[in-house]
Amino acid sequence: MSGWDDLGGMKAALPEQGNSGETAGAAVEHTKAPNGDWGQKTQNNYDEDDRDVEWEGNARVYEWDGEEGDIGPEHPKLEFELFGNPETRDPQGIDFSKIANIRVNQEGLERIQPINSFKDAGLHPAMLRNVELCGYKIPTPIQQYCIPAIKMGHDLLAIAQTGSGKTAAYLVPILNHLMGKAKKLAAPRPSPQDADCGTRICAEPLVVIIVPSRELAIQIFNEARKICYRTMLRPCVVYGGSPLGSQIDNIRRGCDVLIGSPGRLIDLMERDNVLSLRRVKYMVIDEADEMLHADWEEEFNKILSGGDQEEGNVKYMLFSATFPTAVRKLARTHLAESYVFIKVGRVGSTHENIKQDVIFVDPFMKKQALLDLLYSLKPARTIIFVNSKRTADELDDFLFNKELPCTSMHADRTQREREDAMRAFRKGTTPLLITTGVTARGIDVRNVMHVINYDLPSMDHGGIQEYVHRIGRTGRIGHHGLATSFYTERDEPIAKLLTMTLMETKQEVPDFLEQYKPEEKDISKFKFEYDTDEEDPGENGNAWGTSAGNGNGNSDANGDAWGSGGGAGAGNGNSGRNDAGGWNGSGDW
Ligand SMILES: Nc1ncnc2c1ncn2[C@@H]1O[C@H](COP(=O)(O)OP(=O)(O)OP(=O)(O)O)[C@@H](O)[C@H]1O
Repeated sequence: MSGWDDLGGMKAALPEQGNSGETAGAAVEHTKAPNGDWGQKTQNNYDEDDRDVEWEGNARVYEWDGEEGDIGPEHPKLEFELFGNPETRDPQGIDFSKIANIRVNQEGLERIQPINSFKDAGLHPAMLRNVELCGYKIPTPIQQYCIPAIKMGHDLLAIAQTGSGKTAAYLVPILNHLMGKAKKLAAPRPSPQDADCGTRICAEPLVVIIVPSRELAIQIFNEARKICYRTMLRPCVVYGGSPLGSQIDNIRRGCDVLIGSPGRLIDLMERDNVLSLRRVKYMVIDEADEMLHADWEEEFNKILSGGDQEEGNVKYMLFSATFPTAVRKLARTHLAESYVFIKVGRVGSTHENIKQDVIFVDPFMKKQALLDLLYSLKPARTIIFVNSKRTADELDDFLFNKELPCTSMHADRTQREREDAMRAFRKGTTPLLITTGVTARGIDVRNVMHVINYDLPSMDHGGIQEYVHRIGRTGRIGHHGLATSFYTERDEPIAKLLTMTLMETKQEVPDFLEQYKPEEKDISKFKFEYDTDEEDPGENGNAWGTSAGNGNGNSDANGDAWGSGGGAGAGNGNSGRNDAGGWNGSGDW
Protein backbone atom coordinates (compact mmCIF):
# COMPACT_ATOMS: atom_id res chain seq x y z
CA MET A 1 0.00 0.00 0.00
CA SER A 2 1.48 3.32 -0.93
CA GLY A 3 0.90 6.82 0.14
CA TRP A 4 0.06 6.45 3.86
CA ASP A 5 2.08 9.44 4.91
CA ASP A 6 1.99 11.39 1.73
CA LEU A 7 -0.64 13.98 2.39
CA GLY A 8 1.08 16.27 -0.07
CA GLY A 9 0.28 13.78 -2.77
CA MET A 10 -3.29 13.52 -1.55
CA LYS A 11 -3.84 17.25 -1.60
CA ALA A 12 -2.36 17.61 -5.02
CA ALA A 13 -4.75 14.98 -6.24
CA LEU A 14 -7.86 16.55 -4.78
CA PRO A 15 -10.52 17.25 -7.35
CA GLU A 16 -10.49 20.80 -8.61
CA GLN A 17 -14.08 21.34 -7.63
CA GLY A 18 -13.09 20.78 -3.99
CA ASN A 19 -13.65 24.35 -2.97
CA SER A 20 -14.94 25.98 -6.06
CA GLY A 21 -18.60 25.58 -5.31
CA GLU A 22 -19.31 23.37 -8.29
CA THR A 23 -21.35 20.27 -7.71
CA ALA A 24 -19.33 17.11 -7.36
CA GLY A 25 -20.53 13.71 -8.38
CA ALA A 26 -21.03 14.19 -12.09
CA ALA A 27 -20.91 10.63 -13.39
CA VAL A 28 -17.46 9.41 -14.38
CA GLU A 29 -16.84 5.73 -15.08
CA HIS A 30 -14.02 4.19 -13.07
CA THR A 31 -12.58 0.79 -13.44
CA LYS A 32 -9.49 1.13 -11.33
CA ALA A 33 -7.84 3.75 -9.19
CA PRO A 34 -5.52 5.87 -11.28
CA ASN A 35 -3.63 7.05 -8.24
CA GLY A 36 -2.35 3.84 -6.81
CA ASP A 37 -3.41 0.49 -5.55
CA TRP A 38 -6.06 0.35 -2.85
CA GLY A 39 -5.19 -3.28 -2.24
CA GLN A 40 -7.38 -6.35 -2.19
CA LYS A 41 -10.88 -6.24 -0.86
CA THR A 42 -11.34 -8.78 1.91
CA GLN A 43 -14.41 -10.38 3.37
CA ASN A 44 -14.64 -10.88 7.11
CA ASN A 45 -15.59 -14.30 8.33
CA TYR A 46 -17.94 -14.08 11.26
CA ASP A 47 -18.69 -17.76 11.51
CA GLU A 48 -18.54 -18.41 15.25
CA ASP A 49 -17.35 -22.01 14.92
CA ASP A 50 -14.64 -21.23 12.48
CA ARG A 51 -12.06 -19.54 14.61
CA ASP A 52 -10.82 -18.87 18.08
CA VAL A 53 -12.40 -15.87 19.66
CA GLU A 54 -9.99 -13.12 20.50
CA TRP A 55 -11.43 -10.30 22.56
CA GLU A 56 -9.41 -7.12 22.70
CA GLY A 57 -10.16 -6.85 26.39
CA ASN A 58 -8.26 -10.07 27.06
CA ALA A 59 -4.96 -8.69 25.79
CA ARG A 60 -1.93 -9.57 27.89
CA VAL A 61 -0.98 -7.28 30.76
CA TYR A 62 2.07 -7.24 33.02
CA GLU A 63 1.68 -9.96 35.68
CA TRP A 64 3.70 -10.71 38.76
CA ASP A 65 3.56 -13.24 41.57
CA GLY A 66 3.76 -10.94 44.55
CA GLU A 67 7.41 -11.62 45.29
CA GLU A 68 8.74 -8.55 43.51
CA GLY A 69 9.31 -5.22 45.17
CA ASP A 70 7.45 -2.07 44.23
CA ILE A 71 8.60 -2.24 40.62
CA GLY A 72 8.56 -5.37 38.54
CA PRO A 73 11.49 -6.62 36.46
CA GLU A 74 11.68 -5.94 32.75
CA HIS A 75 9.87 -8.34 30.47
CA PRO A 76 11.42 -7.94 26.99
CA LYS A 77 8.82 -10.02 25.17
CA LEU A 78 5.88 -8.14 26.62
CA GLU A 79 7.74 -4.88 26.15
CA PHE A 80 8.01 -5.64 22.45
CA GLU A 81 4.33 -6.56 22.32
CA LEU A 82 3.25 -3.37 24.06
CA PHE A 83 5.56 -0.79 22.58
CA GLY A 84 6.59 -2.34 19.27
CA ASN A 85 9.93 -2.61 17.63
CA PRO A 86 12.45 -0.15 19.16
CA GLU A 87 13.79 0.54 15.66
CA THR A 88 10.49 1.91 14.44
CA ARG A 89 9.05 3.11 17.71
CA ASP A 90 9.61 6.83 17.38
CA PRO A 91 6.63 8.68 16.00
CA GLN A 92 7.34 10.07 12.55
CA GLY A 93 6.29 13.34 11.06
CA ILE A 94 5.19 15.07 14.21
CA ASP A 95 4.87 18.80 13.77
CA PHE A 96 4.13 20.29 17.17
CA SER A 97 4.43 23.86 15.91
CA LYS A 98 0.70 24.35 15.43
CA ILE A 99 -0.36 22.90 18.75
CA ALA A 100 2.56 24.62 20.47
CA ASN A 101 1.13 28.05 19.72
CA ILE A 102 -2.24 27.38 21.22
CA ARG A 103 -3.30 29.54 24.11
CA VAL A 104 -3.64 27.79 27.45
CA ASN A 105 -5.97 29.17 30.12
CA GLN A 106 -6.29 27.97 33.64
CA GLU A 107 -8.66 28.73 36.46
CA GLY A 108 -8.63 27.73 40.04
CA LEU A 109 -7.58 28.77 43.48
CA GLU A 110 -4.06 27.67 42.86
CA ARG A 111 -1.94 28.41 39.83
CA ILE A 112 -0.36 25.45 38.11
CA GLN A 113 3.20 25.82 36.88
CA PRO A 114 3.50 23.81 33.71
CA ILE A 115 6.31 21.34 33.26
CA ASN A 116 8.67 21.71 30.30
CA SER A 117 9.68 18.12 29.89
CA PHE A 118 8.80 14.70 31.20
CA LYS A 119 12.13 14.69 32.99
CA ASP A 120 10.97 17.71 35.04
CA ALA A 121 7.74 16.03 36.00
CA GLY A 122 9.01 14.17 39.02
CA LEU A 123 8.14 10.83 37.49
CA HIS A 124 9.41 7.60 38.95
CA PRO A 125 12.29 6.32 36.76
CA ALA A 126 10.20 3.33 35.69
CA MET A 127 7.35 5.63 34.68
CA LEU A 128 9.75 7.90 32.81
CA ARG A 129 11.01 4.83 30.99
CA ASN A 130 7.43 3.88 30.06
CA VAL A 131 6.88 7.36 28.66
CA GLU A 132 10.08 6.99 26.62
CA LEU A 133 9.03 3.54 25.45
CA CYS A 134 5.78 5.10 24.24
CA GLY A 135 7.89 7.43 22.11
CA TYR A 136 6.77 10.60 23.90
CA LYS A 137 9.60 13.11 23.86
CA ILE A 138 7.91 16.39 24.73
CA PRO A 139 4.75 16.79 26.78
CA THR A 140 1.86 18.33 24.86
CA PRO A 141 0.26 21.49 26.33
CA ILE A 142 -2.50 19.60 28.13
CA GLN A 143 0.09 17.22 29.58
CA GLN A 144 2.27 20.12 30.69
CA TYR A 145 -0.52 21.36 32.94
CA CYS A 146 -2.38 18.21 33.92
CA ILE A 147 0.67 16.30 35.14
CA PRO A 148 1.53 18.87 37.84
CA ALA A 149 -2.14 19.60 38.63
CA ILE A 150 -2.90 15.94 39.30
CA LYS A 151 0.32 15.60 41.25
CA MET A 152 -0.83 18.44 43.48
CA GLY A 153 -4.01 16.49 44.18
CA HIS A 154 -6.56 18.67 42.42
CA ASP A 155 -9.82 17.70 40.84
CA LEU A 156 -9.63 18.62 37.20
CA LEU A 157 -11.75 19.83 34.32
CA ALA A 158 -9.54 19.69 31.24
CA ILE A 159 -10.34 20.62 27.67
CA ALA A 160 -7.98 20.30 24.73
CA GLN A 161 -8.25 19.60 21.03
CA THR A 162 -8.68 16.16 19.57
CA GLY A 163 -5.49 14.15 19.32
CA SER A 164 -3.59 16.28 21.80
CA GLY A 165 -2.63 13.54 24.24
CA LYS A 166 -5.37 13.83 26.88
CA THR A 167 -5.22 10.12 27.73
CA ALA A 168 -1.58 10.22 28.80
CA ALA A 169 -2.27 13.57 30.50
CA TYR A 170 -4.22 11.70 33.16
CA LEU A 171 -2.82 8.17 32.98
CA VAL A 172 0.81 9.16 33.53
CA PRO A 173 0.38 11.30 36.68
CA ILE A 174 -2.31 9.11 38.25
CA LEU A 175 -0.40 5.87 37.78
CA ASN A 176 2.83 7.58 38.75
CA HIS A 177 1.22 8.66 41.99
CA LEU A 178 -0.13 5.21 42.79
CA MET A 179 2.88 3.14 41.83
CA GLY A 180 4.96 2.19 44.77
CA LYS A 181 1.80 2.26 46.87
CA ALA A 182 0.08 -0.54 45.00
CA LYS A 183 0.87 -3.15 47.61
CA LYS A 184 -0.44 -0.98 50.40
CA LEU A 185 -3.56 0.27 48.67
CA ALA A 186 -4.61 -2.51 46.35
CA ALA A 187 -7.19 -5.14 47.15
CA PRO A 188 -6.05 -8.71 47.84
CA ARG A 189 -5.63 -10.78 44.71
CA PRO A 190 -4.88 -14.35 43.80
CA SER A 191 -1.55 -15.31 42.33
CA PRO A 192 -1.54 -15.32 38.51
CA GLN A 193 -0.66 -19.01 38.70
CA ASP A 194 -3.95 -19.70 40.44
CA ALA A 195 -5.95 -20.94 37.47
CA ASP A 196 -9.40 -20.68 39.01
CA CYS A 197 -8.75 -17.26 40.54
CA GLY A 198 -8.61 -18.68 44.04
CA THR A 199 -11.47 -17.56 46.21
CA ARG A 200 -14.24 -15.43 44.84
CA ILE A 201 -12.43 -12.16 45.19
CA CYS A 202 -14.25 -8.90 44.64
CA ALA A 203 -12.47 -6.45 42.33
CA GLU A 204 -11.72 -3.15 44.04
CA PRO A 205 -10.02 -0.78 41.61
CA LEU A 206 -8.07 2.29 42.67
CA VAL A 207 -8.75 4.07 39.40
CA VAL A 208 -11.96 3.98 37.38
CA ILE A 209 -12.06 5.46 33.88
CA ILE A 210 -15.52 5.82 32.37
CA VAL A 211 -15.88 6.26 28.62
CA PRO A 212 -18.91 6.41 26.32
CA SER A 213 -17.99 3.72 23.80
CA ARG A 214 -16.64 0.18 23.77
CA GLU A 215 -14.00 1.01 21.18
CA LEU A 216 -12.69 3.83 23.31
CA ALA A 217 -12.65 1.61 26.41
CA ILE A 218 -10.47 -0.91 24.55
CA GLN A 219 -8.18 1.81 23.25
CA ILE A 220 -7.63 3.37 26.67
CA PHE A 221 -7.05 -0.09 28.11
CA ASN A 222 -4.28 -0.57 25.56
CA GLU A 223 -2.75 2.76 26.54
CA ALA A 224 -3.05 1.77 30.22
CA ARG A 225 -1.31 -1.56 29.51
CA LYS A 226 1.70 0.47 28.41
CA ILE A 227 1.72 3.02 31.20
CA CYS A 228 1.14 0.28 33.82
CA TYR A 229 4.12 -1.74 32.59
CA ARG A 230 6.22 -2.75 35.64
CA THR A 231 4.21 -0.52 37.98
CA MET A 232 2.50 -3.42 39.78
CA LEU A 233 -0.84 -1.85 38.91
CA ARG A 234 -3.01 -4.16 36.88
CA PRO A 235 -5.33 -2.67 34.23
CA CYS A 236 -8.60 -4.27 33.15
CA VAL A 237 -11.38 -3.31 30.79
CA VAL A 238 -15.08 -4.13 30.85
CA TYR A 239 -17.54 -3.32 28.09
CA GLY A 240 -20.82 -4.57 26.73
CA GLY A 241 -21.18 -7.11 23.97
CA SER A 242 -18.39 -9.46 25.04
CA PRO A 243 -18.74 -12.39 27.45
CA LEU A 244 -19.50 -11.28 30.98
CA GLY A 245 -18.04 -14.38 32.61
CA SER A 246 -14.54 -13.92 31.28
CA GLN A 247 -14.58 -10.23 32.21
CA ILE A 248 -15.57 -11.14 35.77
CA ASP A 249 -12.80 -13.76 35.96
CA ASN A 250 -10.34 -11.23 34.66
CA ILE A 251 -11.14 -8.43 37.11
CA ARG A 252 -11.03 -10.95 39.97
CA ARG A 253 -7.41 -11.68 39.14
CA GLY A 254 -6.55 -8.20 40.30
CA CYS A 255 -7.91 -4.94 39.03
CA ASP A 256 -6.24 -1.68 40.04
CA VAL A 257 -7.17 0.36 37.01
CA LEU A 258 -10.58 -0.32 35.54
CA ILE A 259 -11.69 1.15 32.25
CA GLY A 260 -15.29 0.62 31.30
CA SER A 261 -18.38 1.65 29.45
CA PRO A 262 -21.16 2.69 31.85
CA GLY A 263 -23.68 -0.08 31.20
CA ARG A 264 -21.23 -2.90 31.86
CA LEU A 265 -19.75 -1.15 34.88
CA ILE A 266 -23.17 -0.88 36.49
CA ASP A 267 -24.04 -4.44 35.62
CA LEU A 268 -20.90 -5.60 37.45
CA MET A 269 -21.45 -3.28 40.40
CA GLU A 270 -24.97 -4.65 40.89
CA ARG A 271 -23.78 -8.26 41.14
CA ASP A 272 -22.83 -9.76 44.48
CA ASN A 273 -19.16 -9.68 45.33
CA VAL A 274 -17.92 -8.81 41.84
CA LEU A 275 -16.97 -5.15 41.75
CA SER A 276 -16.82 -2.58 44.52
CA LEU A 277 -15.75 1.04 44.17
CA ARG A 278 -14.96 1.49 47.84
CA ARG A 279 -11.20 1.78 47.31
CA VAL A 280 -11.38 4.19 44.36
CA LYS A 281 -8.94 7.11 44.56
CA TYR A 282 -9.33 8.51 41.06
CA MET A 283 -12.42 8.66 38.91
CA VAL A 284 -11.75 9.82 35.35
CA ILE A 285 -14.58 10.68 33.01
CA ASP A 286 -13.28 10.80 29.47
CA GLU A 287 -15.35 12.47 26.75
CA ALA A 288 -17.05 14.01 29.75
CA ASP A 289 -19.50 16.21 27.85
CA GLU A 290 -20.89 13.09 26.21
CA MET A 291 -21.00 11.24 29.52
CA LEU A 292 -22.86 14.09 31.19
CA HIS A 293 -25.44 14.08 28.44
CA ALA A 294 -28.97 13.53 29.70
CA ASP A 295 -29.06 10.10 28.04
CA TRP A 296 -26.40 8.83 30.41
CA GLU A 297 -27.60 10.60 33.55
CA GLU A 298 -29.00 7.59 35.35
CA GLU A 299 -25.99 5.37 34.70
CA PHE A 300 -23.56 8.12 35.46
CA ASN A 301 -25.10 8.99 38.81
CA LYS A 302 -25.21 5.34 39.80
CA ILE A 303 -21.49 5.01 39.17
CA LEU A 304 -20.58 8.23 40.94
CA SER A 305 -22.60 7.26 44.00
CA GLY A 306 -21.46 3.66 43.86
CA GLY A 307 -18.72 3.77 46.46
CA ASP A 308 -18.71 4.36 50.17
CA GLN A 309 -15.57 6.47 50.18
CA GLU A 310 -15.25 9.38 52.51
CA GLU A 311 -15.99 12.70 50.88
CA GLY A 312 -12.90 14.27 49.37
CA ASN A 313 -11.11 10.96 49.19
CA VAL A 314 -11.76 10.53 45.49
CA LYS A 315 -10.25 12.86 42.88
CA TYR A 316 -12.49 13.52 39.93
CA MET A 317 -11.09 14.31 36.48
CA LEU A 318 -13.19 15.32 33.51
CA PHE A 319 -11.68 15.45 30.03
CA SER A 320 -12.96 16.32 26.58
CA ALA A 321 -12.27 18.28 23.40
CA THR A 322 -15.73 19.83 23.40
CA PHE A 323 -17.70 21.06 26.37
CA PRO A 324 -20.88 23.10 25.87
CA THR A 325 -21.37 25.71 28.56
CA ALA A 326 -24.40 24.08 30.15
CA VAL A 327 -22.62 20.76 30.45
CA ARG A 328 -19.59 22.48 31.89
CA LYS A 329 -21.76 23.97 34.61
CA LEU A 330 -23.16 20.55 35.40
CA ALA A 331 -19.64 19.11 35.42
CA ARG A 332 -18.58 21.58 38.09
CA THR A 333 -21.20 20.22 40.46
CA HIS A 334 -19.23 16.97 40.55
CA LEU A 335 -15.91 18.60 41.38
CA ALA A 336 -14.31 19.77 44.61
CA GLU A 337 -14.21 23.53 45.15
CA SER A 338 -10.48 23.58 44.70
CA TYR A 339 -10.72 22.06 41.22
CA VAL A 340 -8.50 23.30 38.45
CA PHE A 341 -9.86 24.15 35.02
CA ILE A 342 -7.39 23.86 32.15
CA LYS A 343 -8.34 24.85 28.66
CA VAL A 344 -6.09 24.57 25.64
CA GLY A 345 -7.43 26.85 22.90
CA ARG A 346 -11.10 27.66 22.51
CA VAL A 347 -13.42 25.03 23.87
CA GLY A 348 -14.50 22.88 20.96
CA SER A 349 -11.95 24.25 18.54
CA THR A 350 -10.11 22.15 16.05
CA HIS A 351 -6.59 22.75 14.82
CA GLU A 352 -4.83 23.93 11.72
CA ASN A 353 -3.01 20.67 11.09
CA ILE A 354 -6.24 19.38 9.59
CA LYS A 355 -6.95 20.69 6.11
CA GLN A 356 -10.71 20.97 5.74
CA ASP A 357 -12.47 20.87 2.39
CA VAL A 358 -16.20 21.20 1.92
CA ILE A 359 -17.69 20.05 -1.38
CA PHE A 360 -21.20 20.83 -2.59
CA VAL A 361 -22.87 17.58 -3.60
CA ASP A 362 -26.21 16.69 -5.10
CA PRO A 363 -27.75 14.33 -2.49
CA PHE A 364 -28.55 11.79 -5.20
CA MET A 365 -24.98 11.79 -6.50
CA LYS A 366 -23.20 11.26 -3.20
CA LYS A 367 -22.05 7.72 -3.92
CA GLN A 368 -20.57 8.75 -7.22
CA ALA A 369 -18.94 11.77 -5.59
CA LEU A 370 -17.39 9.49 -2.99
CA LEU A 371 -16.02 7.19 -5.62
CA ASP A 372 -14.62 10.14 -7.57
CA LEU A 373 -12.97 11.44 -4.43
CA LEU A 374 -11.44 8.11 -3.44
CA TYR A 375 -10.15 7.44 -6.93
CA SER A 376 -8.73 10.93 -7.29
CA LEU A 377 -6.51 10.56 -4.23
CA LYS A 378 -3.63 8.35 -3.37
CA PRO A 379 -4.82 5.40 -1.32
CA ALA A 380 -4.70 6.32 2.33
CA ARG A 381 -6.27 5.14 5.54
CA THR A 382 -9.65 6.84 5.50
CA ILE A 383 -12.70 7.01 7.78
CA ILE A 384 -16.03 7.71 6.11
CA PHE A 385 -18.71 9.02 8.46
CA VAL A 386 -22.39 8.58 7.75
CA ASN A 387 -25.47 9.46 9.79
CA SER A 388 -27.39 6.19 9.72
CA LYS A 389 -26.71 2.50 10.10
CA ARG A 390 -28.54 1.87 6.84
CA THR A 391 -26.29 4.23 4.92
CA ALA A 392 -23.26 2.54 6.48
CA ASP A 393 -24.47 -0.86 5.27
CA GLU A 394 -25.35 0.44 1.82
CA LEU A 395 -22.07 2.24 1.36
CA ASP A 396 -20.11 -0.79 2.53
CA ASP A 397 -21.85 -2.90 -0.13
CA PHE A 398 -21.37 -0.23 -2.76
CA LEU A 399 -17.63 0.20 -2.20
CA PHE A 400 -17.08 -3.51 -1.75
CA ASN A 401 -18.75 -4.13 -5.10
CA LYS A 402 -16.39 -1.55 -6.59
CA GLU A 403 -13.53 -3.79 -5.39
CA LEU A 404 -12.44 -1.37 -2.68
CA PRO A 405 -11.03 -2.76 0.60
CA CYS A 406 -13.60 -1.42 3.05
CA THR A 407 -15.19 -2.43 6.30
CA SER A 408 -17.93 -0.86 8.36
CA MET A 409 -19.08 -0.50 11.91
CA HIS A 410 -22.19 0.69 13.72
CA ALA A 411 -24.17 0.09 16.87
CA ASP A 412 -26.26 -2.78 15.46
CA ARG A 413 -23.20 -4.87 14.71
CA THR A 414 -22.17 -7.53 17.19
CA GLN A 415 -19.18 -6.77 19.35
CA ARG A 416 -17.26 -9.42 17.40
CA GLU A 417 -17.96 -7.60 14.16
CA ARG A 418 -17.02 -4.25 15.68
CA GLU A 419 -13.71 -5.54 17.00
CA ASP A 420 -12.92 -7.27 13.72
CA ALA A 421 -13.66 -4.11 11.77
CA MET A 422 -11.43 -1.99 14.02
CA ARG A 423 -8.64 -4.57 13.91
CA ALA A 424 -8.73 -4.78 10.11
CA PHE A 425 -8.73 -1.01 9.87
CA ARG A 426 -5.86 -0.60 12.34
CA LYS A 427 -3.79 -3.22 10.55
CA GLY A 428 -4.50 -1.61 7.19
CA THR A 429 -6.08 -4.76 5.75
CA THR A 430 -9.15 -2.66 5.06
CA PRO A 431 -7.95 0.94 4.91
CA LEU A 432 -11.47 2.26 4.37
CA LEU A 433 -13.73 2.32 7.42
CA ILE A 434 -17.35 3.38 7.07
CA THR A 435 -18.97 4.21 10.35
CA THR A 436 -21.65 6.10 12.19
CA GLY A 437 -20.72 8.44 15.01
CA VAL A 438 -20.01 5.48 17.26
CA THR A 439 -16.29 5.81 16.59
CA ALA A 440 -16.18 9.58 16.40
CA ARG A 441 -15.03 10.18 19.88
CA GLY A 442 -11.59 9.42 21.06
CA ILE A 443 -10.57 6.76 18.59
CA ASP A 444 -6.90 7.01 17.81
CA VAL A 445 -5.69 5.08 14.78
CA ARG A 446 -2.26 5.80 13.45
CA ASN A 447 -2.00 7.39 10.06
CA VAL A 448 -5.62 8.12 9.39
CA MET A 449 -4.87 10.54 6.57
CA HIS A 450 -8.37 11.35 5.50
CA VAL A 451 -11.76 11.75 7.15
CA ILE A 452 -14.77 12.02 4.87
CA ASN A 453 -18.09 13.32 6.14
CA TYR A 454 -20.25 11.56 3.60
CA ASP A 455 -23.05 13.03 5.69
CA LEU A 456 -22.34 16.12 7.74
CA PRO A 457 -23.55 15.70 11.32
CA SER A 458 -27.06 17.01 11.88
CA MET A 459 -27.60 19.73 14.46
CA ASP A 460 -29.88 17.36 16.37
CA HIS A 461 -27.12 14.80 16.70
CA GLY A 462 -23.99 16.48 17.87
CA GLY A 463 -23.81 19.29 15.29
CA ILE A 464 -20.52 21.14 15.04
CA GLN A 465 -19.13 19.37 18.09
CA GLU A 466 -19.55 16.04 16.41
CA TYR A 467 -17.90 17.54 13.32
CA VAL A 468 -14.90 18.52 15.46
CA HIS A 469 -14.64 15.04 16.99
CA ARG A 470 -15.03 13.34 13.61
CA ILE A 471 -12.40 15.33 11.74
CA GLY A 472 -10.15 14.95 14.78
CA ARG A 473 -9.61 11.31 13.82
CA THR A 474 -6.96 12.65 11.46
CA GLY A 475 -4.21 15.20 12.05
CA ARG A 476 -3.49 13.82 15.49
CA ILE A 477 -0.66 14.79 17.79
CA GLY A 478 1.00 17.14 15.32
CA HIS A 479 0.46 15.06 12.19
CA HIS A 480 -1.25 16.53 9.17
CA GLY A 481 -4.54 15.29 7.85
CA LEU A 482 -7.32 16.01 5.41
CA ALA A 483 -11.05 16.23 6.13
CA THR A 484 -13.52 16.38 3.26
CA SER A 485 -17.20 17.02 3.89
CA PHE A 486 -20.04 16.58 1.44
CA TYR A 487 -22.41 19.48 1.81
CA THR A 488 -25.98 19.36 0.51
CA GLU A 489 -28.80 21.86 0.76
CA ARG A 490 -30.11 19.90 3.72
CA ASP A 491 -27.03 20.86 5.71
CA GLU A 492 -28.02 24.51 5.92
CA PRO A 493 -28.55 24.39 9.73
CA ILE A 494 -24.86 23.68 10.33
CA ALA A 495 -23.63 26.06 7.62
CA LYS A 496 -22.88 29.07 9.81
CA LEU A 497 -20.96 27.19 12.49
CA LEU A 498 -19.14 25.22 9.84
CA THR A 499 -18.13 28.41 8.06
CA MET A 500 -16.87 29.95 11.30
CA THR A 501 -14.93 26.79 12.07
CA LEU A 502 -13.29 26.97 8.65
CA MET A 503 -12.42 30.62 9.15
CA GLU A 504 -11.09 30.08 12.67
CA THR A 505 -8.68 27.46 11.41
CA LYS A 506 -7.65 29.54 8.38
CA GLN A 507 -9.28 27.27 5.82
CA GLU A 508 -10.62 28.31 2.47
CA VAL A 509 -14.35 29.05 2.59
CA PRO A 510 -16.07 27.72 -0.55
CA ASP A 511 -18.28 30.08 -2.56
CA PHE A 512 -21.50 28.42 -1.51
CA LEU A 513 -20.71 29.11 2.16
CA GLU A 514 -19.74 32.78 1.63
CA GLN A 515 -23.23 33.91 2.61
CA TYR A 516 -22.80 32.35 6.07
CA LYS A 517 -19.70 34.33 6.98
CA PRO A 518 -20.43 36.31 10.16
CA GLU A 519 -20.42 40.11 10.15
CA GLU A 520 -17.75 40.07 12.82
CA LYS A 521 -14.43 40.06 11.03
CA ASP A 522 -12.25 39.48 14.08
CA ILE A 523 -11.98 35.72 14.35
CA SER A 524 -11.06 35.85 18.02
CA LYS A 525 -14.46 37.44 18.74
CA PHE A 526 -16.52 34.80 16.98
CA LYS A 527 -19.46 33.61 19.00
CA PHE A 528 -20.01 29.92 18.58
CA GLU A 529 -23.61 29.98 19.70
CA TYR A 530 -23.61 26.54 21.23
CA ASP A 531 -20.75 27.48 23.44
CA THR A 532 -19.33 30.54 25.03
CA ASP A 533 -16.41 30.96 27.31
CA GLU A 534 -17.96 33.96 28.94
CA GLU A 535 -18.74 32.40 32.26
CA ASP A 536 -15.28 31.00 32.69
CA PRO A 537 -13.14 33.76 34.14
CA GLY A 538 -13.31 34.05 37.83
CA GLU A 539 -16.22 31.73 38.36
CA ASN A 540 -14.09 29.47 40.41
CA GLY A 541 -12.17 32.17 42.15
CA ASN A 542 -9.29 32.98 39.87
CA ALA A 543 -8.70 32.96 36.16
CA TRP A 544 -5.11 32.68 35.10
CA GLY A 545 -3.61 33.38 31.76
CA THR A 546 -5.48 34.72 28.80
CA SER A 547 -2.70 35.66 26.46
CA ALA A 548 -1.72 33.93 23.28
CA GLY A 549 1.56 32.12 23.09
CA ASN A 550 4.24 32.89 20.58
CA GLY A 551 5.52 29.39 20.19
CA ASN A 552 8.95 30.26 21.47
CA GLY A 553 8.34 29.37 25.02
CA ASN A 554 7.59 32.93 26.05
CA SER A 555 4.49 34.42 27.46
CA ASP A 556 3.54 37.55 29.23
CA ALA A 557 3.03 37.77 32.93
CA ASN A 558 -0.46 36.33 32.83
CA GLY A 559 -0.25 34.04 29.90
CA ASP A 560 0.49 30.41 29.70
CA ALA A 561 1.91 29.79 26.32
CA TRP A 562 3.40 26.47 25.41
CA GLY A 563 6.26 26.60 23.01
CA SER A 564 9.09 24.59 21.65
CA GLY A 565 11.60 26.42 23.74
CA GLY A 566 9.87 25.76 27.03
CA GLY A 567 6.70 26.47 28.85
CA ALA A 568 5.40 29.52 30.51
CA GLY A 569 6.98 31.59 33.15
CA ALA A 570 8.57 29.69 35.94
CA GLY A 571 7.60 26.27 34.67
CA ASN A 572 10.84 24.60 35.59
CA GLY A 573 9.16 21.91 37.58
CA ASN A 574 11.01 22.74 40.76
CA SER A 575 9.25 25.79 41.96
CA GLY A 576 6.42 26.54 44.29
CA ARG A 577 4.07 24.01 45.77
CA ASN A 578 4.12 22.20 42.53
CA ASP A 579 7.34 20.53 43.55
CA ALA A 580 7.45 18.61 40.36
CA GLY A 581 11.08 17.65 40.71
CA GLY A 582 11.96 14.41 42.37
CA TRP A 583 9.91 11.29 42.80
CA ASN A 584 8.30 10.93 46.14
CA GLY A 585 7.38 7.33 46.54
CA SER A 586 6.05 7.62 50.05
CA GLY A 587 2.33 7.36 50.26
CA ASP A 588 0.20 10.21 51.43
CA TRP A 589 -3.13 8.49 51.44
N1 LIG B 1 3.73 13.73 24.38
C1 LIG B 1 3.42 12.99 23.33
N2 LIG B 1 4.26 12.90 22.28
C2 LIG B 1 3.94 12.14 21.19
N3 LIG B 1 2.80 11.43 21.08
C3 LIG B 1 1.91 11.49 22.10
C4 LIG B 1 2.18 12.26 23.28
N4 LIG B 1 1.13 12.11 24.11
C5 LIG B 1 0.25 11.29 23.49
N5 LIG B 1 0.71 10.91 22.29
C6 LIG B 1 0.01 10.06 21.28
O1 LIG B 1 -0.91 10.92 20.63
C7 LIG B 1 -2.04 10.21 20.17
C8 LIG B 1 -3.32 10.96 20.57
O2 LIG B 1 -3.47 10.93 21.96
P1 LIG B 1 -4.91 10.77 22.65
O3 LIG B 1 -5.69 9.68 21.99
O4 LIG B 1 -4.71 10.71 24.10
O5 LIG B 1 -5.57 12.17 22.24
P2 LIG B 1 -6.87 12.87 22.82
O6 LIG B 1 -6.49 14.26 23.15
O7 LIG B 1 -7.48 12.04 23.90
O8 LIG B 1 -7.80 12.89 21.54
P3 LIG B 1 -9.41 12.82 21.43
O9 LIG B 1 -9.96 14.12 21.92
O10 LIG B 1 -9.64 12.62 19.98
O11 LIG B 1 -9.84 11.68 22.28
C9 LIG B 1 -1.92 8.83 20.77
O12 LIG B 1 -1.48 7.96 19.75
C10 LIG B 1 -0.86 8.96 21.84
O13 LIG B 1 -0.14 7.76 22.00
